[in-house]
Amino acid sequence: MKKSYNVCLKDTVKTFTKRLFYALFDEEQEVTHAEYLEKTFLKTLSKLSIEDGAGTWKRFKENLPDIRRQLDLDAKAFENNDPASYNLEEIYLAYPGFHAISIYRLSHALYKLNVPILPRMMSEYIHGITGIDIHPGATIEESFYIDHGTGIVIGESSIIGKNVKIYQGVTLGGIQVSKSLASTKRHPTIEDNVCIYANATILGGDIVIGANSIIGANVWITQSVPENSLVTYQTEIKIRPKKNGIR
Ligand SMILES: CC(=O)OC[C@H](N)C(=O)O
Repeated sequence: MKKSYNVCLKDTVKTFTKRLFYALFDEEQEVTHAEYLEKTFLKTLSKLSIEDGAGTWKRFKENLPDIRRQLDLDAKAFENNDPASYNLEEIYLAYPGFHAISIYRLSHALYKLNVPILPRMMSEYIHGITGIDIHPGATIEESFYIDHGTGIVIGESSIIGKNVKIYQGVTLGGIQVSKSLASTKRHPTIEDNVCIYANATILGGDIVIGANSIIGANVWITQSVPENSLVTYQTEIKIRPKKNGIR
């Protein structure tokens, strides 16, 4: 007989993650969802054959005030950095980057508690909505700002410092993909105050992008960059008049 997988848990985790996000930012919702969240967490862990659901839930809940504190700092970073934002409320209600960071910080807490599978299900839920793929294992410090966001990939062993800004299409990835590299540092380290513009690709576990650097759009980096660098990609663009409408 073929082995069965409890794939309908995908729906359970989708609703759980959504309601966890609501509860985190709205005191009324916190009360409304409290019983559901605990019950669903315990059911999900038991379906995944994970032991000590009650203890894990208790430890996870202890993390929530600090997660909220960090997310309020992230939201402030969005407000301070994006000239297109009108107020803080807009960040919480409308920004995909903020939504993705919120679910990342929640899933990361579960990852740190050694909960298997569930954190990845949560990150895949928000990946589906925003196009932003942050592995729950990544380490991301305070005041992280993602603008637009679609196509961003942040690998499992990435380390991101404080006040980092990244734009759509950025990849923090591995230079080599091989099963034998599991449990090694495969993804880059980004120091404080770095800004990485659209579609830049930074690859390798021993790559460090030094503090205060700016990485321009479309740059491909496989070597470390010293602090305070400006890294750009030069491409030749030709603009000339069309001849009789023909190129
Ligand atoms: C982001 C990335 O490098 O992905 C490749 C592979 N999944 C890994 O984690 O190494």
